[in-house]
Amino acid sequence: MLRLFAPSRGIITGHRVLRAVPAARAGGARFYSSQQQKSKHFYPLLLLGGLAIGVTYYNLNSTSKPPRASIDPTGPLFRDSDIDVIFVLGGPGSGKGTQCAKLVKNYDFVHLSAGDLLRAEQAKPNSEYGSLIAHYIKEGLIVPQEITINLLKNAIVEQYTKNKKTKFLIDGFPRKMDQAVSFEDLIVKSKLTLYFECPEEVMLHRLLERGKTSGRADDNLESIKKRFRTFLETSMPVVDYFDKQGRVVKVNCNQPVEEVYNKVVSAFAEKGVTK
Ligand SMILES: Nc1ncnc2c1ncn2[C@@H]1O[C@H](COP(=O)(O)OP(=O)(O)OP(=O)(O)O)[C@@H](O)[C@H]1O
Ligand SMILES: O=c1ccn([C@@H]2O[C@H](COP(=O)(O)O)[C@@H](O)[C@H]2O)c(=O)[nH]1
Repeated sequence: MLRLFAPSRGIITGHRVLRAVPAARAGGARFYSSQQQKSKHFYPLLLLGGLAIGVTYYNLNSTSKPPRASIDPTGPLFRDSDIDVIFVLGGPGSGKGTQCAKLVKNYDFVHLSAGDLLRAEQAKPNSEYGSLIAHYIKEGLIVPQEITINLLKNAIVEQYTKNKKTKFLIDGFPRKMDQAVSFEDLIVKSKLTLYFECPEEVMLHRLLERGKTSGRADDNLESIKKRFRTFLETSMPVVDYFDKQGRVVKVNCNQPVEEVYNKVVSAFAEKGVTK
């Protein structure tokens, strides 16, 4: 078992992955000069030392090495160099999911939609959070961060350990300042936020159209109005927070899907995000 997270930091988390192998210690062993006879422990210790160096070298170079938390339980789960996370934000119906689906085809990204993860959790027959999630989604409110961050963390760790994936598009997250701060504190610092700008009336039209077939409990006029309000009051401050740090690229999404996509590709290229 590896870590997870200190209860005092308010996050319930899952499993650990691997533990770093401590370097073998030669505690108490004596080493003699070449003139003196070698201790009977010399060769076994030499072997152990070589093994420790080999294991350390393997851990440093293997892509399946454990996340950072196995080594330093006080920092984020991953080092900045382990994985790349790009947040994808924008109002409800701005086209985040549509663009992520296109990006996944051309880049080596894993697409994780926070909304999809919450809906999947809600659909589990034995989920202790099912009815809570359903309520928050219908009301357009933000589900308590512990639940969402834990779902994201589990999905990232699974893709990283099982499939050796290191590039993640996290769609529709973080939607609230506490999530933004906790995620970067506990999981990894994000590389970039892709933000889709879109007039509200365009998003409303798209969502009402989608609602004819989506089956989503929140694609109705009453829920949509609540989602817009939450977006302006609670989620926009997150975009502003990253923007002040120069970590946001903004794309106008009130254009045909293909044109929006081309703009995303150009914006990514300018920021050094390549295929
Ligand atoms: N550029 C576009 N032009 C026209 N329609 C679009 C465009 N992008 C997406 N759509 C349509 O708008 C609807 C909403 O798109 P999408 O599901 O990608 O938005 P979203 O931002 O992920 O929404 P949500 O936050 O509610 O999950 C979909 O029916 C999609 O087909
Ligand atoms: O971080 C998040 C992301 C989403 N939610 C809730 O889910 C719905 C639907 O999200 P979509 O991205 O539109 O699929 C959203 O309105 C929130 O209620 C959340 O709580 N936290």
